[in-house]
Amino acid sequence: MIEIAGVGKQFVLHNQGGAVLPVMTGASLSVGAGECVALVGASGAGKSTLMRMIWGNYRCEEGSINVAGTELCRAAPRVVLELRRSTLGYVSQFLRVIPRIPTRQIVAEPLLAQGIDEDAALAKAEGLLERLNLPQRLWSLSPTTFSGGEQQRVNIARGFIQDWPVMLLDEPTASLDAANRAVVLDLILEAKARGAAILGIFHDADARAAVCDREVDVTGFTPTKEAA
Ligand SMILES: Nc1ncnc2c1ncn2[C@@H]1O[C@H](COP(=O)(O)OP(=O)(O)OP(=O)(O)O)[C@@H](O)[C@H]1O
Repeated sequence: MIEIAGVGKQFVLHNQGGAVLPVMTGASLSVGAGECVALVGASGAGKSTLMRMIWGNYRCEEGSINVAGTELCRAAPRVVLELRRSTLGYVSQFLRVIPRIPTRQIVAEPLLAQGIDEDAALAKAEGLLERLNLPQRLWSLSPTTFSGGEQQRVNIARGFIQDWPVMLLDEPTASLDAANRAVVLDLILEAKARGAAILGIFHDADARAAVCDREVDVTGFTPTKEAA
């Protein structure tokens, strides 16, 4: 479902005299249906950069990133947007808070965008918020003032409300207590059981051990000094 081959990335720092920073070369990995693969490697090794290239926030200029049959390297923006609408889910580390929109609406939004009936979408949102132990009195409020962990649970509920065939997870258990961490790990296992292909960054080794089938160390994709 995710096939990455020969991906390279360099940043050009236009505001710093055009300095060129090669950060990745020859990155290759694959994630099959029902599999969860963890990206590991030292801080700065390129885990987030690779995730952002798959999500399409960083442009991929070299190699191939194929997600469920769609080539994303050098793809037109509309191709990326269509994949995000239909196939690819992303649970980022932080919730993008939209003032004045109630929590249950934010969580239900991916289903509403698919044209799912509003009552059914809101009911599913509430079910997830309940599972993630977000107090009911908060469901009708905007998450602007929520704690870090509360915002993260809203973000996770939103990310898991749709049965995405492919999911990217960026630190989904960071800043959660043990009970909520266990709920998130269950959600990941359930997604795998229905056949989702999942690629994630998990700094928590126990979380990795609980849900991941394999690890890919991105340090292996760091350009050597000579090549740079
Ligand atoms: N937009 C950018 N412009 C310039 N350099 C960048 C940019 N994004 C990332 N980098 C550089 O790319 C390298 C890889 O960073 P990245 O954030 O992918 O690492 P990481 O493995 O996710 O690290 P961490 O575990 O600390 O989050 C770093 O040297 C970083 O400075």
